[in-house]
Amino acid sequence: MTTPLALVLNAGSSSLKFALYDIAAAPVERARGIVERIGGAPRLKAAFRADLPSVARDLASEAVHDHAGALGAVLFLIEASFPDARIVTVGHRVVHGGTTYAAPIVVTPEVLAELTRLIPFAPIHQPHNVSGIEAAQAAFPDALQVACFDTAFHRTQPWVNDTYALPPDYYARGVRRYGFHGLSYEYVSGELARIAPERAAGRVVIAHLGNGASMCAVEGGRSISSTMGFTPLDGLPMGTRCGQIDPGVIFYMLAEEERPIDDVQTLLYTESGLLGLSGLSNDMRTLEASGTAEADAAIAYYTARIREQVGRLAATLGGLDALVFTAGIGENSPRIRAEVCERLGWIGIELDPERNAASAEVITTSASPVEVRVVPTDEEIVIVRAAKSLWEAGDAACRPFPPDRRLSDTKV
Ligand SMILES: Nc1ncnc2c1ncn2[C@@H]1O[C@H](COP(=O)(O)OP(=O)(O)O)[C@@H](O)[C@H]1O
Ligand SMILES: CC(=O)OP(=O)(O)O
Ligand SMILES: [Mg+2]
Repeated sequence: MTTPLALVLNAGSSSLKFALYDIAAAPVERARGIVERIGGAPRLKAAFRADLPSVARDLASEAVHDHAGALGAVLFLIEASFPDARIVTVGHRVVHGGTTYAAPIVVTPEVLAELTRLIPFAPIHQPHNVSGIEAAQAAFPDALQVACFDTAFHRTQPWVNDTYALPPDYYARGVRRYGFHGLSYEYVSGELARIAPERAAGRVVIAHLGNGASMCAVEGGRSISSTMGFTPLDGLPMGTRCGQIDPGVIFYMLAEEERPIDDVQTLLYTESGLLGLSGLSNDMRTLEASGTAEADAAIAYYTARIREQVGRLAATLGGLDALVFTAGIGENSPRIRAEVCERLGWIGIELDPERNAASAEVITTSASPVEVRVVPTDEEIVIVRAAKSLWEAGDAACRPFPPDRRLSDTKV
């Protein structure tokens, strides 16, 4: 096979997704797969397209108990399935780009060093992103490695929404609200502009509900505000993360309980959220199927927080034209969508139960003033487009960094 291929790696907190594209012309997907439930009961699924036999492999694997194992399995699968593949570029989802990176960039040793420096600010993602780049460099030494950032989409936010009420020096030093899941928001808002241009031109709230979860207020395709902040710990409760919490709770744990900082970090990132509340699982499918009082309470807490954020973000936008659900839970769970929308009649949301049960494109009634949609996300296509364009531009195509915004530049 001599056509140039691009590999995309998308490491989330509980999954590793990958996709392979022919990039001779507009990217054509050749294969796509996921290792899911990493850290739980991992499963590798892959589907091959186009001229290859269309198979789906569903492998349970002991070796796939962490992200490194998952990546090893993915690279092995690709090598076995595409022995003559000419992978010319590898595009990576990188969760944190800090203040430096506001656009996709070719990975140089300096870039990798900066991404490594950001590990403490996304401790359950960034290490997997960095090790994914290192593993891809070793596996495909001639390929152009491209990093695409979850934070980049949010750089359009006005200062009033991306700052904390701290002495301004902190903002200058990078202590600010970054927002994450930006590749997903970029894709979903682009899709909305394609399928519902009038709604997309207005006031839109997107709820990305996966293992990690956040929401974003989008106006005219630009991010205005996000529920996630300095790190992907903030905002909504998630599979294993607590979401928004009074910082006083953390002082209490550190000072009164004398818990070590690492311990508190582990608690808030990996033992809280749906898992912590339910005592059962971080996985929404398991919680919905279980029917225990604890699982139902965890779900009630989760949907209450999402509903609140619809109100907050609509207030930021000065109203609401469309609410969009995306990612694993948002795309697949009628129950969660129904519980979120249950008490949102006042804002103009009138859910159609049958459309919702079918996860239809539009799940509100025709008379509903606000349209609620389900838009399946595709972070991989956003990444491959960027990797392809940097590869075509040549390997010196490091984009200049946009100058950092100053307070005085900000429209409030
Ligand atoms: N049919 C479904 N019903 C309810 N939840 C689902 C369904 N399918 C997937 N999910 C949930 O989606 C979540 C994973 O979403 P995903 O976007 O793949 O996560 P991430 O990329 O953050 O690892 C899990 O909580 C999983 O249980
Ligand atoms: C940023 C983040 O939370 O990502 P994920 O949903 O993949 O865990
Ligand atoms: Mg994800």
